[in-house]
Amino acid sequence: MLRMRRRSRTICLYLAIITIFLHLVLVLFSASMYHLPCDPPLPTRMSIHRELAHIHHISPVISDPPEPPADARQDFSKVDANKSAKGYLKMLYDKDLAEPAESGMSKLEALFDHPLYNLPSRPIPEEDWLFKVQPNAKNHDKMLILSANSWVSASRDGYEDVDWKNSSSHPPWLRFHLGISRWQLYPHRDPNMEPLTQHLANSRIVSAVQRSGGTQLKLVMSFPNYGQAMLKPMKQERNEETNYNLYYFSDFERHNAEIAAFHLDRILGYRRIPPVVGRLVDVVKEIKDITTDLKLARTFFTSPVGNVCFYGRCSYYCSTEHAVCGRPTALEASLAVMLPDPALAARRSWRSPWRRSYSRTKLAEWETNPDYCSSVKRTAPYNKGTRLVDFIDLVILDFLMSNMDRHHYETFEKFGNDTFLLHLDNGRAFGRHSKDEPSILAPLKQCCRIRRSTWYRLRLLSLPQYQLSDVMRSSLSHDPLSSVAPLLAEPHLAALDRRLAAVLQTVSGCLKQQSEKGGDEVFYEDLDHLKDLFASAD
Ligand SMILES: Nc1ncnc2c1ncn2[C@@H]1O[C@H](COP(=O)(O)OP(=O)(O)OP(=O)(O)O)[C@@H](O)[C@H]1O
Ligand SMILES: [Mn+2]
Repeated sequence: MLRMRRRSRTICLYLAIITIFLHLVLVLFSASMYHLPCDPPLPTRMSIHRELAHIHHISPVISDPPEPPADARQDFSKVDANKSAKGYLKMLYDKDLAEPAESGMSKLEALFDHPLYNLPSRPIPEEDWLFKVQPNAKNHDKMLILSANSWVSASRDGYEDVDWKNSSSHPPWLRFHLGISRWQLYPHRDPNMEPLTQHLANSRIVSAVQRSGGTQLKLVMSFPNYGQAMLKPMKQERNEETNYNLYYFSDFERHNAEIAAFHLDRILGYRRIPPVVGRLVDVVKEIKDITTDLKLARTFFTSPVGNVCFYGRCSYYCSTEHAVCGRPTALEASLAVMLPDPALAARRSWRSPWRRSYSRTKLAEWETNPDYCSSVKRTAPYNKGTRLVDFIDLVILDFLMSNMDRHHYETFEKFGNDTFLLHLDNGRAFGRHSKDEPSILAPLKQCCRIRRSTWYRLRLLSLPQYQLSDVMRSSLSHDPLSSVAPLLAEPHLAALDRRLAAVLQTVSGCLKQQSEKGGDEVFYEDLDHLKDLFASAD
């Protein structure tokens, strides 16, 4: 009896253990089921970005590091003694010493070869890259990359298989993203510039949709290698001037202004505008036939002379009266390479302290208060670091191209306040050549502050052998659309030289005022670490 009871107790115990075990197995199994991924959705550019962003949050690895920019690798000791910056700088002050650019060398080449554009710089520390890259990823990280990339390369109609793991096969747009650092979008003499512009100009267009937000018509174009570009169509003939009765905020956006702004920004040595190229787009084959944007598709029509036109949906100039038309299907447009998705690299938008009122009747405070800058100088972030002189750099660019529409500017959030300003949205520049707009220079006049290096480069561009209008003409002649017509009409090029002289005069006025009445230093000394090189230059 006792034996029987003991045996049944043992059996019960076994049964209980087996039940608990089965239960555990069931729990574990269902937990693993829960974590199994669903079938990956078809890859989209956003999903690539999300995946990359995800990787960034978990580990700072994408793949092998991109080539460090050429100028980051340069070292101080390697500066050519014969072409020392000192000698060249003397030349800025004594025009008789000005040497002609080496024969056969274009003025643009000579400019970009100048020591002022090749100043030695320290290597870029890891935290100063927009995207951190580590060559020796741990296995765990590599697994993450592989899983991310496998769903990126799952083929989709019209898109190519890209080997994201191998940095040597990275498409140019990704190299551009990986080369963005705290102080510039791309390095001087960037080896990726040619492939990137070729990519924008020639890649097959697999998708075209209207970009939401913003006031005027623009499209987001996608390419087979997952690259994207922002398209602005031609709306105005090159030699046309904006109607004098139009306010700046009612002006058209011009595709050639976006292109020319990119070239000017690079010539000024800023490198703060994402590369833009011109392209003849077939409005039927490359927009109408492939768009998935029904709202956009509904706005296509054929004009009385047989040209294909469309107008899209937006708050300004999106109507039949302002349609953009092909000839009969070829449309000139600007394509700007897309910056990394904000999910991957958040941007901050800053209101310009010298913002216009955007009203026909009101004036902004800076227009009536000549002492306005002293309060800005005391206000963060303009009271520290380079923010004020960075803003002045932007003001100079805007004055040269007569852009009155700079209400905001953006920065990459990752870099906090110590970073360059993105010079996006230049479509309303180059509207008038016969008139300058002195109010754009108000911040320079009121603050009397400028980076020393900017001042030197501006002086260089005023010398006959590097003349701004000539280097701009030469630079723009590399754009694919220049074969259709020069991107800036001659009067616009001439206006650049005239306006450059006005900027130099304003700074000279500041220097004079400072020596007579005292006041804050005019120059922000950003070349102090190269003192020896520049000693006795001024
Ligand atoms: N190359 C780019 N890559 C990614 N985003 C961009 C790029 N260029 C512009 N943007 C973003 O798109 C927004 C709208 O572009 P843009 O300002 O050129 O158009 P817009 O119609 O003039 O807009 P708005 O009327 O607001 O000034 C910009 O504020 C900027 O954040
Ligand atoms: Mn705008």
